[in-house]
Amino acid sequence: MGVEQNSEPAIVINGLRFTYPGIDGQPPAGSTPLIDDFSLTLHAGDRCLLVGSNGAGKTTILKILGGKHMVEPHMVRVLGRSAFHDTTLTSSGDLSYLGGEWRREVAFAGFDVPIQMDVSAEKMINGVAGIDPQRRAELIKVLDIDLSWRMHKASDGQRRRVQICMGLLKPFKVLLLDEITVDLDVLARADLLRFLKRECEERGGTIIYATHIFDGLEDWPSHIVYVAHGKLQIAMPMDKVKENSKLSLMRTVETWLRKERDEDRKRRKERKARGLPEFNEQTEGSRAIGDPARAAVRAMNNGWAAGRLHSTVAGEDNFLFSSNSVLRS
Ligand SMILES: Nc1ncnc2c1ncn2[C@@H]1O[C@H](COP(=O)(O)OP(=O)(O)OP(=O)(O)O)[C@@H](O)[C@H]1O
Repeated sequence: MGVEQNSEPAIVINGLRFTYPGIDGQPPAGSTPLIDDFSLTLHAGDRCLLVGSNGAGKTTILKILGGKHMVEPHMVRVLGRSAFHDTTLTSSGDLSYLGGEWRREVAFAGFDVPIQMDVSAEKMINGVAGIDPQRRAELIKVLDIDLSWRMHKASDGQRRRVQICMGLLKPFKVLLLDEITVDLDVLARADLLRFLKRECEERGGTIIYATHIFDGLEDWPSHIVYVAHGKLQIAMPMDKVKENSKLSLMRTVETWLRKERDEDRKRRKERKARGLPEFNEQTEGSRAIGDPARAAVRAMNNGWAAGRLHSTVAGEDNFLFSSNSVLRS
């Protein structure tokens, strides 16, 4: 994949294998990897849509790429480096991750609280040092942000716009988007997508965008990647997808997902007929929400909360400005 095939790839995923650690920080005994044998290469300029059904593993893959989960360094290289081990990738702004679940993370960990405290959009956005004023002004315009918004009173969509703006202030080389447009109105979403496409075409940025919303995306991606059960099913340039299917993007993806679901149902029926349980036995997951002991183990073992030194006490004075505060949250 990629427009600059001779240059070093922006993203290389090489036989990725990943299991969420259990309470002891180790993969639960007998568990099958959640992500298995996953390989993908993307170059500067690529805009890759990551699609798959709920629970397929999209967020997990993006978080691994964003350096939030530890994997062996050779399995995932971002700009030639390991995102988990090389924190300068994110602190420099070269790698930016914008996730859809920041509110949930705030709730369990108390991190990134500032986005919901009594602080103005202006203070947040202008508080980040070392930002090109032209870029900052353009983002404020593209996202149609009113700098007088108070974050604790802003609507979900307004708060989201500020979050996106913060995440884009530094000119990324690799951007990971985990469905961040759900709260945006039609206009904001269209303008943002146009801006992001330009960032790839003109500056050679690389984007992976996981989404279930295909509205207005027909001509946006350069590539599409379909993942099911943690395994890569399809990785194709968009023009190939269009060549192979006369359907719209949404209908094409729908066809893939329907086929997957029908096959799953068939497999379950066969298992039942053989007297086996319909579903594979689930090893207990390791979600840390609401359980500090678990959170501590996770922090030690997969870097969920690594690198956070700043106070999480709400209050404008305690707010550490960083356009990458969304990272490693
Ligand atoms: N912290 C965790 N610990 C254990 N299992 C997890 C954790 N986070 C996610 N999972 C499991 O990993 C699988 C993949 O989840 P993931 O969030 O990556 O899927 P997704 O493709 O992004 O789904 P969606 O489209 O619903 O957002 C799911 O079965 C989920 O239950």
